[in-house]
Amino acid sequence: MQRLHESLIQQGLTSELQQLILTLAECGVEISRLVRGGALAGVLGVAETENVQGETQKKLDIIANDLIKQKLAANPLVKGIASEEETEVVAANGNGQYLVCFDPLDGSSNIDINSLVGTIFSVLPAPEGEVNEQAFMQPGTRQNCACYMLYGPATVMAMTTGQGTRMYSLDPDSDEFILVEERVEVPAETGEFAINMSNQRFWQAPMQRYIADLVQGKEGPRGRNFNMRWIAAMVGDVHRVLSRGGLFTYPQDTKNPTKPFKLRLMYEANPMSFLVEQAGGKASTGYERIMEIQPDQIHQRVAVILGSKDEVDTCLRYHSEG
Ligand SMILES: O=P(O)(O)OC[C@H]1O[C@](O)(COP(=O)(O)O)[C@@H](O)[C@@H]1O
Ligand SMILES: [Mg+2]
Ligand SMILES: [Mg+2]
Repeated sequence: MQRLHESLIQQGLTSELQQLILTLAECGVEISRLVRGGALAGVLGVAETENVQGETQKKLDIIANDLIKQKLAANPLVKGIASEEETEVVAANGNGQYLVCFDPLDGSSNIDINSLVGTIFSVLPAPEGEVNEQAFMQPGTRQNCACYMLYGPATVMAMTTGQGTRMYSLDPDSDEFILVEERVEVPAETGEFAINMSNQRFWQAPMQRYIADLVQGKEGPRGRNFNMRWIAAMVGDVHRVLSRGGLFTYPQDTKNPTKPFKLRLMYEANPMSFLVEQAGGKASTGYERIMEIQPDQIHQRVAVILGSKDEVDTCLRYHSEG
C-alpha cells in the first residue's frame, strides 16, 4: 500500500512539486468532507450571486473556492491562482514558482441531487514578474501537473505530472490518498460515448453526422452498437473514460450564439486532456490538439472531444471532411 506522499517521492518529483500536490490533495480531503455532510453541513442550495460567466453560483461553489484559495495562498510555492469562481486572477506569494488554475466544484448542477461532483486543478510554471492574466497564458503542454478529485461513493484522485496517469483512493479512516492504479490506460477502442443529446439540433454538421452514424448501431455505417452515458459533471464522465474507455465530447453549438462552447480551457479542458493523453488517450477540439492552444483569456471556452484514441480519431475524420 503506497500513500500519496510515498508515491510522489517514488516518481522523483522535486520537493516543491511534491509539496504543492500535497496541498491540492488536502483541499480534496476537506471538500470531500463537506460534500459528504450534504444538507447537514449546510452546503446545499443556491447562493445569491453570479460568477463572471453569468452562472448562478451554488453555495458549495463558493465554499470550495474560498477553501482552495486560502490553502493555496498559505503555500509559499504558489505565486498566483485563477479560478472559475474568480473574475480576475489572484496574486499569492511573490516568490512562488507555480500558478494554479482550478474549477473548485465541477458538476454544480449535481450538488443538490446528491450526484457526482469534483474539483479540477491545473498547475503551470510561474514566469518572472507580476502576476497578471498574461502570466497564465501558457498552452496546456506547459502544465507541471493536472489532477481531479471525484467525490463519488469513494473519493478518488487522478493525477499526472507527465509520467503517466495515476489513480488514488481516499482512505476515509486516515484521510490519506492511497495509490490504487500506477498506470491508468484508456483502451484505444470503445463502444461508449458521452454527449448532451438535448443539444443535437444546435451542433455543427460534422458532429451531427458522427453521432447520427453512431446511434444507427449495427444497422448503420459503424456496423456495431454503441451505448450512451451522461453524468453532467466532466469529472464523472472523464473518470469513466479513464476507468474503462469511451468518447466524451462537449462540442460547439449554436444554442446560445454568444457562448458557442461550454467547457473552460484553463481549468477543465487542459487538465483533463493532460490526464487523458498521459493514459494513452487523445484530446482535441475537432481541429487541433487542446493542449497546444495558445490561450488569450483565463475564462475562455473550447470544444472538447476526448477519450479512446481510435474513436477520437474516427470523430476527427468527420471533422476533416467538413
Ligand atoms: O448541463 P450540461 O449542458 O449537460 O453541461 C454539463 C457540463 O457542464 C459542467 O458541469 C460545467 O462545469 P461547472 O459545473 O464547473 O460549471 C461540466 O462539468 C459538464 O460536463
Ligand atoms: Mg466545471
Ligand atoms: Mg465549477
